[in-house]
Amino acid sequence: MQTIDYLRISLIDRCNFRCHYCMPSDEELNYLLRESLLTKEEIITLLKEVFIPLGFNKFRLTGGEPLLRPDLVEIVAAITCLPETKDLAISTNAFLLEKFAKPLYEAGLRRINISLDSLQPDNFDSIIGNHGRSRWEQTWNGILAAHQVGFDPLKLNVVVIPGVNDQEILDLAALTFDKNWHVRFIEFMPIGNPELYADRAWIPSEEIRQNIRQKWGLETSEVLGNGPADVFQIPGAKGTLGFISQMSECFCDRCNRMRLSADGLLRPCLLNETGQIDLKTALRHDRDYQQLRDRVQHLLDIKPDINFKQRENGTLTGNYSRTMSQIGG
Ligand SMILES: Nc1nc2c(ncn2[C@@H]2O[C@H](COP(=O)(O)OP(=O)(O)OP(=O)(O)O)[C@@H](O)[C@H]2O)c(=O)[nH]1
Ligand SMILES: C[S@@+](CC[C@H](N)C(=O)[O-])C[C@H]1O[C@@H](n2cnc3c(N)ncnc32)[C@H](O)[C@@H]1O
Ligand code: SF4
Ligand code: SF4
Repeated sequence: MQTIDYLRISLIDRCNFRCHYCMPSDEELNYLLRESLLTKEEIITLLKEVFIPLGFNKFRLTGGEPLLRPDLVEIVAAITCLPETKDLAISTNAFLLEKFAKPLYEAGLRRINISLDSLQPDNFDSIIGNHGRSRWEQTWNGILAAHQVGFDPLKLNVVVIPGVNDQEILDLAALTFDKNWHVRFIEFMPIGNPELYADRAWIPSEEIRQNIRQKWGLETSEVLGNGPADVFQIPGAKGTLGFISQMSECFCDRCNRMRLSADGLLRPCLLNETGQIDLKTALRHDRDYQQLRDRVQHLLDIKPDINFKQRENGTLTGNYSRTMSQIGG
């Protein structure tokens, strides 16, 4: 059976972007109140008392936008200080990264995954749902700051949407020629924004690989990570290309992760809400750590039955009460 040792921790459900594929376009989201968020102390307590004793040792901080969390640097320092931590990474949109790259590195963080869906400022602004102010340049400066500070591996996540950014695939792949970056193309998952579901909203990774292969060639490669990406490289390039193909290839049988939401809901599968445990309420009402461990262990035991299995013809049929920004991707 696959070991489950990787926890994705959402620190906040708010975001300074509003990417169309992640949040519904117009609808107001019910953001969590501050007192509903797990505090830094609660997160560390859950890691020490529940998750680490159950074998978790790889952690990813996500959101919403984790750089909006005021105590992010302290949370990073506290998790890197735990002797059991084998890997800590963060997923961010990089808009605030120019300011935070250095403090995060100094706090012990080494791995950053950054969403970057376009190299064209106008296209970028329309994807992130920007109204008025251009955000591309500040985002790009954030990426360069992370590169200069020394984050390695530095991964750029591109959600590919037909007719929106698929014409930029070769330009994005070309970033790997002279930079040791890892550009990853993600098949769009139709959850979060029903308006994008129509027709075929996603492009199979193999089609993207074929385009790149025809232009420059492509060989298999490897890069440090805990996720489902298949890694390739253009011959002679410094960086690599990753493909996350949750729509065209099922990788659930090698699923190694659970997700903790910003308000303390433990979710065993990204695409199935069955079995969630409200850890925050349990933690705040009585500090019976043994009981919490038992409940999480039970969820670990039944996770193979919960893991998403209804991937038919590349559609997702579930009903999801939370958007990707609320789950953490
Ligand atoms: N269906 C599914 N998709 C996932 C899962 N984990 C990650 N993804 C997809 O991959 C995207 C990128 O994930 P990242 O946040 O960069 O994390 P990762 O790929 O696990 O990270 P590494 O450890 O660096 O390999 C997510 O936003 C999802 O679209 C998963 O468990 N199930
Ligand atoms: C929800 S975001 C949170 C972290 C940060 N704000 C960011 O954008 O990296 C985490 C990841 O989820 C991905 N994501 C969001 N909605 C998605 C969807 N519908 N299909 C596939 N990936 C999605 C984003 O591209 C990003 O890589
Ligand atoms: S993908 Fe990330 S940056 Fe974009 S709206 Fe979702 S949480 Fe925000
Ligand atoms: S869909 Fe669920 S079971 Fe499949 S890889 Fe993602 S989290 Fe794991």
